[in-house]
Amino acid sequence: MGRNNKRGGRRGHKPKDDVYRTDLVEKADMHNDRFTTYYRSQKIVPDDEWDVFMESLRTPLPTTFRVAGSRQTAQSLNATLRDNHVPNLSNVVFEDQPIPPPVQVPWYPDGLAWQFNVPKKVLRKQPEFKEFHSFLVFETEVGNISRQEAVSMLPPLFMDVEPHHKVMDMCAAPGSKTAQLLEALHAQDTLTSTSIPSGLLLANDSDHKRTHLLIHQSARLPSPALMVTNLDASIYPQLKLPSASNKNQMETLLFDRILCDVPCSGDGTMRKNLGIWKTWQPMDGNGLHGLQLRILQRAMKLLAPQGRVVYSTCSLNPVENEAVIACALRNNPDFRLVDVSAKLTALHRRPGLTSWRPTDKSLCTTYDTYDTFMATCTEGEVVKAKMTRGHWPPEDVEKLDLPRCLRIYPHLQDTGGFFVAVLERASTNTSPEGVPVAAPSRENKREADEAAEIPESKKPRLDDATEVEDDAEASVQTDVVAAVPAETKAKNPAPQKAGKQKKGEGGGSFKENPYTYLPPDDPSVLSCVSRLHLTPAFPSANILVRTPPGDADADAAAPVPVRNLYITNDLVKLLVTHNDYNRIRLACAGTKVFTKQEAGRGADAQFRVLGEALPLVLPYTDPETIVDADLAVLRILVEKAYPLCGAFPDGNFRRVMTERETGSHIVRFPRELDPILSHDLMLPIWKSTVSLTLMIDKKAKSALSMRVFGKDITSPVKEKEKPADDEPVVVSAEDVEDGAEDGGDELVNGDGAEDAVMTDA
Ligand SMILES: C[S@@+](CC[C@H](N)C(=O)[O-])C[C@H]1O[C@@H](n2cnc3c(N)ncnc32)[C@H](O)[C@@H]1O
Repeated sequence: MGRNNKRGGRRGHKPKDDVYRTDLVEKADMHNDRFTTYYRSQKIVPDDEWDVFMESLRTPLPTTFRVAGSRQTAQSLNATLRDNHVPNLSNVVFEDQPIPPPVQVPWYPDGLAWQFNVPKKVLRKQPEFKEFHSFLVFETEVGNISRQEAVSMLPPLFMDVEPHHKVMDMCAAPGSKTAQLLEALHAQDTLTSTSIPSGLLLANDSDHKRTHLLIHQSARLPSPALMVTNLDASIYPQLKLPSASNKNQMETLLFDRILCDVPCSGDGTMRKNLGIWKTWQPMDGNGLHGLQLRILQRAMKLLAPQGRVVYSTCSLNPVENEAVIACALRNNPDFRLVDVSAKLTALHRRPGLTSWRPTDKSLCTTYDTYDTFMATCTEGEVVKAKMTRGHWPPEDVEKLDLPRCLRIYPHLQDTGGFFVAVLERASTNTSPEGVPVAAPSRENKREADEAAEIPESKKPRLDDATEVEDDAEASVQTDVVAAVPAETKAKNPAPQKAGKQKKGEGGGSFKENPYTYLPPDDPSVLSCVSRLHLTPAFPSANILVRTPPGDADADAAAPVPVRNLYITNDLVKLLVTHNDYNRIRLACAGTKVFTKQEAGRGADAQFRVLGEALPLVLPYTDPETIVDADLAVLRILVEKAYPLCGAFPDGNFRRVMTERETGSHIVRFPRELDPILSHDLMLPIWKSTVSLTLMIDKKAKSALSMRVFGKDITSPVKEKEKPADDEPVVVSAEDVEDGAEDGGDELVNGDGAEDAVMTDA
């Protein structure tokens, strides 16, 4: 990844669509003498593998995807894929050539990742593949399948995230790894058996636009445990929260797991980002080393004792990989590289390097040592080369266990190139072996500081409250509480200005509505609890609104009507209410869970649960109020947009729904009634005065139809069928994102992207 922060979007590159078109770059153009000279001299692969390695770089990358979502949803969809689609694709011949069927990525847990290498014309023309292609497209649109490069799936797998962990993703956009981390956080929480994990995922990216993408991506798995910020990770501020032992004391939030998927030169992605063949040069990596080291060292500072940092790049360059790890380890003796050789044993990997020879722009010479480089080059050349001592292997390189790093080469298992290192922090003040740690030697520290020096323009501009502090000791914070829980304030609280951010940090304008927690006896919250039949266990105190900032007195007199309610878990609430978001660019906290829906003529508007948030609410819904139905009912709900109650077969569902009040209801299609279902299917419906509507968006409805009925039986809503004013309109993610809700959120969370829900019930 280049400096402008877009993987494959480096200056002068073709637009993304073109980059993916392999036909635009001839194989003959897939050469770069600088690349060959540099990497041959690094001996990244043995001489007798070099040709195979280079040839694999010139071969198009197979398509890979991951079956995503909650464990049960994913396994059910994976079974459909494995048992229905793959056998269909096993004996396909196209233009006299046998076409290989999709195969499971051998090392991905539970066989949930797949790979296939089929030319586009086969995918579009051959009937068996055409059907498979539509399945992939539908399921991808609703978020059940995530197209992701195989190697990019690796870092989260080495993080061993558990639902109670505090996790940070420092460079998270566009968010494919964030999605994996969220899934891990939402894996069954055995401690509390709820749908809401007790942990945290703080996803951050310094690029403002890409932060939008990140929020959009993560909305597919709505999480009350997610926060998204838009800051420079290398100077990430410490967040505060009340101490667990003394609520009047504040302490610094330390993370159990941190992912540093840092910006890099991206030369491991040459199989798909073909423009890199033309532009690659060693300065790409030389220039990024300092930023990469600063980000990693910041992560180390924010990590709890015995916590784990995973560092990854899609580059093969030791200057961006082993050199960064070596510097960081020497400067932080309480860290060590973890031996992960027993993990993902089906993954073919090569050990990290212990020797490498950086070079400058001229590439005439690679230099054995920093001193040779300094002695050989003029002062001007030294400055231009952007190299420090830290670019070279240190003298004590053998002590650092660098072979524990993982190098993934394209020719090993037909993937992109990648690098992963797993670092662990010892318990306080001891080395990982339990020996008390000495501070880094003055020489080590000088070298590391020099390599990681923060450019003047990048020095923290945050004031005391969020200043980059080196010691992570507990501290008392007395001044800033930006977003205050509303229960400590008057009812119908005036929206606070806490979310209004300073311009400039991280680039792009930043305007956010504040996060205001409602008291549990707020009329909106009470209405949700009673109309949606929520049990007393529902965390009503964690509901928040995002209303535009305004004049506090005026707002108090005439409060802004609430349209959307968001939910966070306890930990996110503590962080939102005890830190100053005038300084921290908080782009999202928690997820939208209820939205107001017009109820029809003569009836008051009511809240309904959002389709994609249903799994969060289900464990708190009185089970007696969930209506059972069969596939005949589902067929009508899928086929027609606004079927009348009388249109349903005479039976339990029709009888119960005729008697129910208008508003939000949940229907269960039990597995025992319909063996076609692999588990109970739960869906939200809306009853207006005359009709019933399945409250999932059109794409989700089509995907559901394909899954259950084998084809898309949904009918487009025709003009004359458009709802009367008593009928609900189901909005799609795109519809909502265009129009800012809540009075103009610039970055909104989970906007109405309503998916069909296969519950874990
Ligand atoms: C390799 S990409 C991350 C890919 C992401 N982890 C994923 O899996 O989708 C690197 C990201 O780092 C971000 N970035 C660059 N410099 C940064 C900095 N100083 N702090 C935080 N993020 C940064 C870029 O905007 C880019 O989105």
